[in-house]
Amino acid sequence: MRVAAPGRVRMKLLVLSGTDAGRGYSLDQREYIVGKAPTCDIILPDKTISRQHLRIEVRDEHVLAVDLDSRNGSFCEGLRFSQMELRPGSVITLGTTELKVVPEDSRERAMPLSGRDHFGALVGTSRKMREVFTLLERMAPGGSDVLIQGETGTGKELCAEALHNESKRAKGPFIIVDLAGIAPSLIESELFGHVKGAFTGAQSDRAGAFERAAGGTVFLDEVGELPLDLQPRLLRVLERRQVKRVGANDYRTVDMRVVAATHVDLEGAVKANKFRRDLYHRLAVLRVTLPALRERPEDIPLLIDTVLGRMGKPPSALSDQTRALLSQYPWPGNVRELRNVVEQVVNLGEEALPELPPLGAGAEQPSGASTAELDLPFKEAKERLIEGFERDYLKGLLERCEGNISRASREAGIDRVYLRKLLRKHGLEDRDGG
Ligand SMILES: Nc1ncnc2c1ncn2[C@@H]1O[C@H](COP(=O)(O)OP(=O)(O)OP(=O)(O)O)[C@@H](O)[C@H]1O
Repeated sequence: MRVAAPGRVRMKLLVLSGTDAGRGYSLDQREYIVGKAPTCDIILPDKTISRQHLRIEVRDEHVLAVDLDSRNGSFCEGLRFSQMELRPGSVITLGTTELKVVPEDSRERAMPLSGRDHFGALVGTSRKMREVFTLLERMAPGGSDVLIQGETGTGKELCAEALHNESKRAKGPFIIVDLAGIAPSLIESELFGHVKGAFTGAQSDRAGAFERAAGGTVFLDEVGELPLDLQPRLLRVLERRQVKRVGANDYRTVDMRVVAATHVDLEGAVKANKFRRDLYHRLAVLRVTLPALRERPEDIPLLIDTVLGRMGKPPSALSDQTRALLSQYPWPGNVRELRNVVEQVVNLGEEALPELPPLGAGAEQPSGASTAELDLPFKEAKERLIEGFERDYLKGLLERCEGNISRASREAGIDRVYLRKLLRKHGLEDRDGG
């Protein structure tokens, strides 16, 4: 039996994907062998993993992952490593299994990755989107109310529609109320309805959105815009499914699901006394956050193809050069902005491509990322860009670590042998002082 490590580093390993997705392992021993053999400490039943694939060494100050000459290799952020220091937040990939390192006391749970590349009309293959799809798969059939958070253009409305379409209420109505788009004086009647004569202009009884959504779903877009005085009435709808039309005396019971969305931080609105705490807590029971596009640039090619497909165009409708440019832009307006630009270029020709400053614009461009590269074929341009990034990164790293290779390898989280290889490739090896 191994002795528990008294060390200061306390971390746990969450299995994000593969057949064991969802499991967690506290790293409280000195050493772990990870692989598919039954004798391993952490057994991962994945055909693409070696019998003994990786050793995890828990030291007092740090945790090391050492590849055991595995057939398919161990990777971190797309780079193969033979040895690296594991830090909280590191995600390593062994075969097709992804493992995330988190602090021992983290409340983060392993969210297994969905095998889907779309949920309704939402598409994505990035880890972040596949986590979202897993959540949506679980939330959709249950019928509970859901809060969707995300920046503008991240697909909140598509997400609400998909939740509706994949629920038991799919055959019922899907009613959208955009609270940012209605005059505040009309919101009450729009949501709750009114009786004839309730106010000037109320010429007949009218059912509000909740009643009209009977048997289906109400999508409350920009719920943060709901005036404070109406918030207790929404809370009553959520808790008791009861609505009272403006001017009526009695409550009616309604059977519908509420999906609300916000692009603002509702917790901040609660602190600023603009949103009721009780309503926030009720809404936030089931929450899903759609990641910004800049957090998942690997989804851009698929999104471009999806937009082209929806326009009836083949992927070849855009040149590799334009695609490379679109893949580098940070998209503050998210997928909506990307869609608009793709449509513009397809309709007006590639000369109509607006000027798109690349990611990190404003900062000095890495030496490999000059616009001259953008005239090259995609593969070559990408390689040059990566080379430029590697060179700049290594120079900065060596300066920071005063040429000490051991320190540099620790700081960068890459194996010494690999680091030396990279330095040699870029003619920087003679600066080794370590
Ligand atoms: N993951 C995605 N896959 C495919 N299309 C997407 C995705 N996300 C967004 N879109 C497209 O982007 C556009 C904006 O999406 P949507 O209206 O759902 O965003 P939103 O978050 O509700 O925006 P807002 O906060 O401004 O209302 C739509 O055309 C939608 O089709």
